[in-house]
Amino acid sequence: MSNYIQVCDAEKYYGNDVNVTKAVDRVSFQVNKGEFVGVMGASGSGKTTLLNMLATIDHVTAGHIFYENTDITELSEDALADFRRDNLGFVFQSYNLLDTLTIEENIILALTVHGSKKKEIQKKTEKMLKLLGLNEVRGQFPYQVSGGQAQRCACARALVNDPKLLLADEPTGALDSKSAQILLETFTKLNDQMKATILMVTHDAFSASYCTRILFLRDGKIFHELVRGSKSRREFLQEILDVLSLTGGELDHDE
Ligand SMILES: Nc1ncnc2c1ncn2[C@@H]1O[C@H](COP(=O)(O)OP(=O)(O)OP(=O)(O)O)[C@@H](O)[C@H]1O
Repeated sequence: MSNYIQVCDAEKYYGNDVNVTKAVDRVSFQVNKGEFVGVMGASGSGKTTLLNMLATIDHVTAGHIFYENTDITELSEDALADFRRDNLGFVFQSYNLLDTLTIEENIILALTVHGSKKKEIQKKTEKMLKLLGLNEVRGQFPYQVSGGQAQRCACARALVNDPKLLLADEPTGALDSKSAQILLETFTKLNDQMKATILMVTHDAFSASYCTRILFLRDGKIFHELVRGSKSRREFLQEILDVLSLTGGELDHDE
Protein backbone atom coordinates (compact mmCIF):
# COMPACT_ATOMS: atom_id res chain seq x y z
CA MET A 1 0.00 0.00 0.00
CA SER A 2 2.67 2.50 0.97
CA ASN A 3 5.27 3.94 -1.40
CA TYR A 4 2.79 3.99 -4.25
CA ILE A 5 3.12 7.67 -5.10
CA GLN A 6 5.37 9.89 -3.03
CA VAL A 7 5.91 13.61 -3.34
CA CYS A 8 9.00 14.64 -1.40
CA ASP A 9 9.71 18.33 -0.72
CA ALA A 10 8.46 19.30 -4.16
CA GLU A 11 8.96 22.95 -5.08
CA LYS A 12 8.02 24.99 -8.11
CA TYR A 13 9.21 28.55 -8.30
CA TYR A 14 8.50 31.00 -11.09
CA GLY A 15 10.35 34.23 -11.85
CA ASN A 16 13.86 35.28 -10.81
CA ASP A 17 15.79 36.11 -7.63
CA VAL A 18 14.23 39.57 -7.42
CA ASN A 19 10.62 38.57 -8.07
CA VAL A 20 9.88 34.95 -7.24
CA THR A 21 6.50 33.21 -7.02
CA LYS A 22 6.53 30.05 -4.91
CA ALA A 23 3.70 28.27 -6.71
CA VAL A 24 4.42 25.04 -4.79
CA ASP A 25 6.52 25.41 -1.68
CA ARG A 26 8.17 22.26 -0.24
CA VAL A 27 5.15 19.99 -0.43
CA SER A 28 5.35 16.38 0.75
CA PHE A 29 2.61 13.77 0.78
CA GLN A 30 1.88 10.30 -0.45
CA VAL A 31 -0.99 8.70 -2.28
CA ASN A 32 -1.82 5.07 -1.60
CA LYS A 33 -3.03 2.70 -4.29
CA GLY A 34 -6.80 2.91 -4.61
CA GLU A 35 -7.18 6.32 -2.94
CA PHE A 36 -9.36 9.12 -4.32
CA VAL A 37 -7.53 12.26 -3.24
CA GLY A 38 -8.85 15.78 -3.64
CA VAL A 39 -6.69 18.90 -3.77
CA MET A 40 -8.49 22.06 -2.70
CA GLY A 41 -7.45 25.65 -2.27
CA ALA A 42 -8.27 29.18 -3.34
CA SER A 43 -7.35 30.50 -6.77
CA GLY A 44 -3.56 30.77 -7.10
CA SER A 45 -2.84 28.41 -4.19
CA GLY A 46 -0.84 26.05 -6.45
CA LYS A 47 -3.34 23.26 -7.20
CA THR A 48 -2.79 23.07 -10.95
CA THR A 49 0.96 23.46 -10.62
CA LEU A 50 1.05 20.52 -8.21
CA LEU A 51 -1.13 18.43 -10.51
CA ASN A 52 1.03 19.32 -13.52
CA MET A 53 4.16 18.24 -11.68
CA LEU A 54 2.57 14.87 -10.88
CA ALA A 55 1.44 14.74 -14.52
CA THR A 56 5.08 15.18 -15.67
CA ILE A 57 3.94 18.26 -17.62
CA ASP A 58 5.77 20.71 -15.31
CA HIS A 59 9.28 20.08 -13.94
CA VAL A 60 9.95 20.54 -10.24
CA THR A 61 12.37 23.30 -9.26
CA ALA A 62 13.52 21.04 -6.43
CA GLY A 63 12.39 17.86 -4.72
CA HIS A 64 11.37 14.43 -5.97
CA ILE A 65 8.24 12.63 -7.11
CA PHE A 66 8.19 8.83 -7.04
CA TYR A 67 5.73 6.50 -8.72
CA GLU A 68 6.60 3.28 -6.89
CA ASN A 69 10.35 3.08 -7.51
CA THR A 70 10.53 5.51 -10.43
CA ASP A 71 11.67 9.05 -9.65
CA ILE A 72 10.05 11.02 -12.47
CA THR A 73 12.14 14.09 -11.71
CA GLU A 74 15.20 12.15 -12.93
CA LEU A 75 13.72 11.01 -16.28
CA SER A 76 14.73 12.40 -19.69
CA GLU A 77 12.08 14.05 -21.90
CA ASP A 78 11.73 10.89 -24.02
CA ALA A 79 11.40 8.68 -20.98
CA LEU A 80 8.84 11.09 -19.53
CA ALA A 81 6.68 10.87 -22.66
CA ASP A 82 6.72 7.06 -22.41
CA PHE A 83 6.01 7.19 -18.69
CA ARG A 84 3.05 9.52 -19.23
CA ARG A 85 1.57 7.30 -21.96
CA ASP A 86 1.98 4.08 -19.99
CA ASN A 87 1.13 5.20 -16.46
CA LEU A 88 -1.11 8.24 -16.40
CA GLY A 89 -4.66 9.11 -17.39
CA PHE A 90 -5.98 12.66 -17.73
CA VAL A 91 -9.39 14.29 -17.44
CA PHE A 92 -9.56 18.05 -17.94
CA GLN A 93 -12.35 20.58 -17.70
CA SER A 94 -12.53 20.59 -21.50
CA TYR A 95 -13.09 17.02 -22.62
CA ASN A 96 -10.33 16.93 -25.28
CA LEU A 97 -12.06 14.28 -27.39
CA LEU A 98 -11.47 13.93 -31.11
CA ASP A 99 -14.54 15.30 -32.89
CA THR A 100 -14.02 13.20 -36.03
CA LEU A 101 -14.26 9.94 -34.03
CA THR A 102 -17.31 8.45 -32.33
CA ILE A 103 -17.47 7.95 -28.56
CA GLU A 104 -16.52 4.30 -29.04
CA GLU A 105 -13.66 5.16 -31.42
CA ASN A 106 -12.29 7.73 -28.98
CA ILE A 107 -11.95 4.94 -26.41
CA ILE A 108 -10.52 2.50 -28.96
CA LEU A 109 -7.92 5.07 -30.00
CA ALA A 110 -6.42 5.12 -26.50
CA LEU A 111 -6.02 1.34 -26.66
CA THR A 112 -4.59 1.42 -30.18
CA VAL A 113 -1.94 3.92 -29.11
CA HIS A 114 -0.87 1.38 -26.49
CA GLY A 115 -0.61 -1.37 -29.10
CA SER A 116 -3.28 -3.64 -27.57
CA LYS A 117 -4.52 -6.70 -29.49
CA LYS A 118 -7.87 -6.56 -31.35
CA LYS A 119 -9.73 -8.98 -29.04
CA GLU A 120 -8.44 -7.19 -25.97
CA ILE A 121 -9.43 -3.82 -27.44
CA GLN A 122 -13.00 -5.05 -28.02
CA LYS A 123 -13.27 -6.53 -24.52
CA LYS A 124 -11.92 -3.47 -22.73
CA THR A 125 -14.00 -1.05 -24.83
CA GLU A 126 -17.21 -2.96 -24.06
CA LYS A 127 -16.37 -2.96 -20.37
CA MET A 128 -15.76 0.79 -20.26
CA LEU A 129 -18.85 1.64 -22.32
CA LYS A 130 -20.96 -0.35 -19.88
CA LEU A 131 -19.26 0.86 -16.72
CA LEU A 132 -19.60 4.51 -17.73
CA GLY A 133 -23.15 4.26 -19.09
CA LEU A 134 -22.15 5.13 -22.66
CA ASN A 135 -23.58 2.18 -24.58
CA GLU A 136 -26.50 4.16 -25.98
CA VAL A 137 -24.27 6.89 -27.41
CA ARG A 138 -21.33 4.74 -28.54
CA GLY A 139 -21.94 5.53 -32.23
CA GLN A 140 -22.45 9.27 -31.73
CA PHE A 141 -19.83 11.95 -32.25
CA PRO A 142 -18.68 14.09 -29.29
CA TYR A 143 -20.64 17.13 -30.53
CA GLN A 144 -23.84 15.01 -30.56
CA VAL A 145 -23.70 14.00 -26.88
CA SER A 146 -24.17 15.92 -23.63
CA GLY A 147 -21.24 17.46 -21.75
CA GLY A 148 -21.64 14.80 -19.05
CA GLN A 149 -21.48 11.97 -21.57
CA ALA A 150 -18.46 13.55 -23.28
CA GLN A 151 -16.69 13.84 -19.92
CA ARG A 152 -17.52 10.22 -19.07
CA CYS A 153 -15.99 9.24 -22.42
CA ALA A 154 -12.87 11.20 -21.45
CA CYS A 155 -12.81 9.17 -18.21
CA ALA A 156 -13.19 5.90 -20.12
CA ARG A 157 -10.35 6.90 -22.42
CA ALA A 158 -8.17 7.90 -19.48
CA LEU A 159 -8.78 4.68 -17.56
CA VAL A 160 -8.95 2.08 -20.27
CA ASN A 161 -5.24 1.27 -19.91
CA ASP A 162 -5.38 0.93 -16.11
CA PRO A 163 -3.10 3.89 -15.36
CA LYS A 164 -1.24 4.11 -12.07
CA LEU A 165 -2.95 7.47 -11.51
CA LEU A 166 -5.90 9.31 -12.98
CA LEU A 167 -5.32 13.07 -12.82
CA ALA A 168 -8.42 15.24 -13.02
CA ASP A 169 -8.26 19.05 -13.08
CA GLU A 170 -11.67 20.61 -12.29
CA PRO A 171 -13.42 17.79 -14.21
CA THR A 172 -16.89 19.06 -13.32
CA GLY A 173 -16.08 22.68 -14.16
CA ALA A 174 -18.01 22.77 -17.43
CA LEU A 175 -20.92 20.55 -16.33
CA ASP A 176 -24.38 21.37 -15.00
CA SER A 177 -24.98 20.17 -11.44
CA LYS A 178 -26.81 16.96 -12.41
CA SER A 179 -24.09 15.89 -14.89
CA ALA A 180 -21.43 16.85 -12.34
CA GLN A 181 -23.07 14.60 -9.77
CA ILE A 182 -23.23 11.68 -12.22
CA LEU A 183 -19.54 12.17 -13.09
CA LEU A 184 -18.53 12.24 -9.43
CA GLU A 185 -20.57 9.10 -8.75
CA THR A 186 -18.75 7.55 -11.72
CA PHE A 187 -15.39 8.45 -10.16
CA THR A 188 -16.52 6.77 -6.94
CA LYS A 189 -17.56 3.68 -8.89
CA LEU A 190 -14.25 3.58 -10.78
CA ASN A 191 -12.44 3.99 -7.49
CA ASP A 192 -14.48 1.22 -5.79
CA GLN A 193 -14.80 -1.29 -8.62
CA MET A 194 -11.61 -0.80 -10.65
CA LYS A 195 -9.51 0.32 -7.68
CA ALA A 196 -8.54 3.34 -9.78
CA THR A 197 -6.26 5.77 -7.96
CA ILE A 198 -7.49 9.30 -8.57
CA LEU A 199 -6.13 12.76 -7.80
CA MET A 200 -8.67 15.50 -8.44
CA VAL A 201 -8.10 19.23 -8.24
CA THR A 202 -11.22 21.18 -7.36
CA HIS A 203 -12.25 24.41 -5.67
CA ASP A 204 -15.73 23.01 -5.19
CA ALA A 205 -16.67 21.53 -1.78
CA PHE A 206 -19.47 19.42 -3.23
CA SER A 207 -17.08 17.72 -5.69
CA ALA A 208 -14.46 17.27 -2.98
CA SER A 209 -16.96 15.49 -0.72
CA TYR A 210 -16.75 12.45 -3.05
CA CYS A 211 -13.04 12.02 -2.28
CA THR A 212 -11.61 9.71 0.37
CA ARG A 213 -9.03 12.30 1.47
CA ILE A 214 -8.51 15.99 0.83
CA LEU A 215 -5.35 18.08 0.87
CA PHE A 216 -5.90 21.80 1.38
CA LEU A 217 -3.36 24.12 -0.21
CA ARG A 218 -2.60 27.73 0.69
CA ASP A 219 0.26 29.77 -0.76
CA GLY A 220 1.76 26.62 -2.26
CA LYS A 221 1.81 24.67 1.02
CA ILE A 222 -0.45 21.94 2.41
CA PHE A 223 -2.02 23.51 5.49
CA HIS A 224 -4.68 20.92 6.31
CA GLU A 225 -5.83 17.42 5.48
CA LEU A 226 -9.18 15.69 5.92
CA VAL A 227 -9.89 11.96 5.76
CA ARG A 228 -13.42 10.79 5.05
CA GLY A 229 -13.12 7.43 6.84
CA SER A 230 -16.55 6.04 7.64
CA LYS A 231 -18.30 9.39 7.50
CA SER A 232 -21.23 9.86 5.12
CA ARG A 233 -20.66 12.13 2.15
CA ARG A 234 -22.97 14.71 3.70
CA GLU A 235 -21.02 14.73 6.97
CA PHE A 236 -17.78 14.98 5.03
CA LEU A 237 -19.15 17.89 3.01
CA GLN A 238 -19.97 19.72 6.24
CA GLU A 239 -16.44 19.10 7.49
CA ILE A 240 -15.00 20.51 4.26
CA LEU A 241 -17.25 23.57 4.48
CA ASP A 242 -16.10 24.13 8.06
CA VAL A 243 -12.44 24.11 7.00
CA LEU A 244 -13.17 26.49 4.14
CA SER A 245 -15.15 28.90 6.30
CA LEU A 246 -12.41 28.95 8.93
CA THR A 247 -9.81 29.74 6.31
CA GLY A 248 -11.87 32.13 4.22
CA GLY A 249 -11.79 29.76 1.23
CA GLU A 250 -14.00 30.40 -1.73
CA LEU A 251 -17.09 28.40 -2.57
CA ASP A 252 -19.33 28.33 -5.54
CA HIS A 253 -21.56 25.36 -4.87
CA ASP A 254 -23.54 24.25 -1.89
CA GLU A 255 -26.15 21.61 -1.51
N1 LIG B 1 3.77 29.80 -15.93
C1 LIG B 1 3.72 30.57 -14.85
N2 LIG B 1 4.53 31.66 -14.74
C2 LIG B 1 4.51 32.43 -13.63
N3 LIG B 1 3.70 32.21 -12.57
C3 LIG B 1 2.87 31.16 -12.63
C4 LIG B 1 2.84 30.29 -13.76
N4 LIG B 1 1.91 29.31 -13.52
C5 LIG B 1 1.39 29.57 -12.30
N5 LIG B 1 1.97 30.67 -11.76
C6 LIG B 1 1.67 31.26 -10.45
O1 LIG B 1 1.78 30.22 -9.49
C7 LIG B 1 0.75 30.33 -8.50
C8 LIG B 1 -0.05 29.05 -8.45
O2 LIG B 1 -0.79 28.91 -9.66
P1 LIG B 1 -1.76 27.68 -9.95
O3 LIG B 1 -2.31 27.86 -11.33
O4 LIG B 1 -1.05 26.42 -9.65
O5 LIG B 1 -2.90 27.90 -8.87
P2 LIG B 1 -4.34 27.24 -8.76
O6 LIG B 1 -4.55 26.96 -7.31
O7 LIG B 1 -4.43 26.08 -9.70
O8 LIG B 1 -5.28 28.41 -9.23
P3 LIG B 1 -6.71 28.36 -10.01
O9 LIG B 1 -7.68 27.74 -9.05
O10 LIG B 1 -7.00 29.80 -10.25
O11 LIG B 1 -6.51 27.57 -11.25
C9 LIG B 1 -0.06 31.56 -8.87
O12 LIG B 1 0.41 32.65 -8.13
C10 LIG B 1 0.23 31.74 -10.34
O13 LIG B 1 0.12 33.09 -10.71
